[in-house]
Amino acid sequence: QLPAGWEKRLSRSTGQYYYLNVHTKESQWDVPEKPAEPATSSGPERVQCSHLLVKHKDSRRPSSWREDNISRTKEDALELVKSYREQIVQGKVSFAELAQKYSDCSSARRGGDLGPFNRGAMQKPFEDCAFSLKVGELSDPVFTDSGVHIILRTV
Ligand SMILES: N=C(N)NCCC[C@H](NC(=O)[C@@H]1CCC/C1=C/[C@H](COP(=O)(O)O)NC=O)C(N)=O
Repeated sequence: QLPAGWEKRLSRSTGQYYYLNVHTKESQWDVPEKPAEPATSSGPERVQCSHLLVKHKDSRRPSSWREDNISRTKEDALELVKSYREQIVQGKVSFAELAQKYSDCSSARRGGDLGPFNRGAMQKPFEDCAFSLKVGELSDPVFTDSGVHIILRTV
C-alpha cells in the first residue's frame, strides 16, 4: 500500500516501476515511504514580461497610438494575435518587432516590454498567465478587459 499522493507507474523504456507524485508530477524510482508533498512552490515573486495586445471594439479603451477608434471584433483580434504568434513561433520575426508594429499598448515602443511587476499590478487573467510562464516562454492568447494578448516572459 503506497503512502497518500503517489501513483505506481510502469516505465515503458526500462520496464521498471516508478512512483509519481500526483501533486508535483515529479517521479522517482524509490518506493515512497512518506505521503507525497503537495506542490509548495507558489511561483515567482516578480516577473518581467513583454506583451503584444490587439484591442477590439469591446476593449475597455478601444483606442491606441495605432488607431483612434478600434472597431475590429474580438474574434478578429484573436485571429490577428494567433497569426502574430505563429510568425514568432516559426522564427520569421522577433516578438519585439511585431509588438513594436502592432501592439495596441503604449509599451509597443519598448517592443512590448512592461518592465518587472509583482502580483497585483496587472489584470488577473494577464497576471495568472504571466506568473505561470517559464522565463523565455510565449503564452497562448490571453483575454483581458484590454483586449487579446500574447505574453512573453523575459525575466
Ligand atoms: N505596471 C505597469 N507596467 N503598468 C500599469 C499596468 C496597469 C494594468 N494594465 C493592465 O492590466 C493591462 C493588461 C496587461 C498590461 C496592460 C496594459 C494596458 C493595456 O491598455 P489599456 O486597456 O489600459 O488601454 N496599458 C497600460 O496599462 C492594470 N491593472 O490595468
